Amino acid sequence: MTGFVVKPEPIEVPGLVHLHTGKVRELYRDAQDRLVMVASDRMSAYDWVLPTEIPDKGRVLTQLSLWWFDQLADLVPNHVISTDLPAGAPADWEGRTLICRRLDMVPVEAVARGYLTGSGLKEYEVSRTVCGLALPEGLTDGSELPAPIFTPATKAEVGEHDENVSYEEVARRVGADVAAELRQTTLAVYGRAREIARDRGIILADTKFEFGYDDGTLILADEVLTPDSSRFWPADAWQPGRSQPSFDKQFVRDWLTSPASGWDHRGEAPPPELPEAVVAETSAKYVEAYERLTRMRWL
Ligand SMILES: Nc1ncnc(-c2cnn(Cc3cccc(F)c3)c2)c1Cl
Repeated sequence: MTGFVVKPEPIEVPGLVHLHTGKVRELYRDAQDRLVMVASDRMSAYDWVLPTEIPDKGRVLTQLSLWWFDQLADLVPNHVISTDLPAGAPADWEGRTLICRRLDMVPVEAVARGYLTGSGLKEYEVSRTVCGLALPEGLTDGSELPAPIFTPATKAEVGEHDENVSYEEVARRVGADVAAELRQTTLAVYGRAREIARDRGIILADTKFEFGYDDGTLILADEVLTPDSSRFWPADAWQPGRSQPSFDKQFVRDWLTSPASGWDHRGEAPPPELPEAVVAETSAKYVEAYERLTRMRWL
């Protein structure tokens, strides 16, 4: 169950209609019927939105997403129109706000996996398949797959996990042509991104895209290839057979599961505030991910 300790009240901005509060992002519509995506400094762990914010997280991940959109522009167009702040928006939205084309969204989470873990591993352990795709024997947590696979999911109700579905089920829902274009584009973009990340010492284990259509053209939407939409693993610590350390979340996970937190992540109680040191280390990991991937300094 994805829990908020305290669900944030949407900020009122003249001319903006608030559409949705995600775990770590807000979505508005402006007077020109464009979408305004605002990334917060909230962090999620163990299916909870933590009560402590991570300074600069929203800004770093928005700028990383913009960098990826640019790297991928030859493969697929994207929904970003501008990064200008809407008139009357709070100044602290600067750098973490995207003005996007409103698309006819494909109601499928387009997931690509190059490695086996999480919900894919759970399904594999029962059936040796993921989303109905047969995989070889002998894979374990963190195993690299023989080739990246498209493992779509349907968006879950608030607080539930997305549900993995087969490619055939996707074709039933959106039609064979859209399903084929979704799979082909998802795997092409993942293939390019995983190479770029691996050259920078980061394993892109899996990632989730959202696509929409604009006048018959498939457009890459939402945020892309951030540690919130993807699993980033430090390549030098990769060791199949156990849970891999998360590039950005490991300090938080280690503290939350240590006696020091006094918290049980399998229980019903909400998580405690994070210590300053953990917050600072985590903020620095987001900046490190940005600097290593983009090869630009985060000033
Ligand atoms: N370009 C687009 N056109 C139409 N719809 C969307 C759209 C709808 N929902 N989401 C996901 C989401 C949920 C919560 C906060 C967020 F910022 C984003 C994205 C987009 Cl990005």
